[in-house]
Amino acid sequence: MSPAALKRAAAARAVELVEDGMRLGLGTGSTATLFVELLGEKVRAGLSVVGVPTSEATRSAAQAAGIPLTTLDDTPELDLTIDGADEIDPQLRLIKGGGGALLREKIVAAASRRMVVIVDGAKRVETLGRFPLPIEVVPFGLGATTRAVAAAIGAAGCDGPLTLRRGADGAPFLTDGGHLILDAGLARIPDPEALARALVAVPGVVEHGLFIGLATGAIVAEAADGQPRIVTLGAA
Ligand SMILES: O=C[C@H](O)[C@H](O)[C@H](O)COP(=O)(O)O
Repeated sequence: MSPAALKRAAAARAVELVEDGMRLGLGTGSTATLFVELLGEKVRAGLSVVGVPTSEATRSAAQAAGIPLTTLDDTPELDLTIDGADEIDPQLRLIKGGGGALLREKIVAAASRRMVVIVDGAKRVETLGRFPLPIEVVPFGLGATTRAVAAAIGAAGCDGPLTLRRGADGAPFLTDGGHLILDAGLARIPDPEALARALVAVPGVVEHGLFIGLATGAIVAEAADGQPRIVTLGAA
């Protein structure tokens, strides 16, 4: 069973949560894009929703799927956000930002009454940290900010290299907001809350990929006898 088939199964279950008239947050990444495509089918069949995309990539996908879009300026409160994740632990704490969309994703999730995460089973972990933690920083003062981030990581009981993310062309990766990403290879984050507090206190850090207290539920698609089996966590 391919990861893509599992992602599609999770996305399909998430579409069932969408009700007519809902204001939706539309996540970013391969799993969220499958949700957008499946949601588009329902919109073309008559479902009425509006969506706030969490990235320019999702904006394009949603427009191609025919989903009406709005902004958090016009629609500051959303009913439901559906988004993927890079890791999820038993407390529904997440690492996000593998695609660099963490900042808008977190703003949209925080504006939503519910956030349901859609993942394949490989994303479930007991302890966050195997996936490198994305930390979004402003380009100004990168050297000093990197040192301060490393100190914050150490103070939170973690350790590991910080790597400036680069694109396929070798140039520094730029987020939709024009920022840079430092990926922290920590292997294990024993106290995500402490690390989150330490990171937001660093001048130059715009946001980090720890999503704590935001996800209200998760839809996990696992392979069972060659078929996807859906496991729900929290309220999903
Ligand atoms: O910045 C990207 C997002 O946080 C994604 O939701 C996350 O990386 C998971 O993406 P995917 O569904 O492609 O594994």
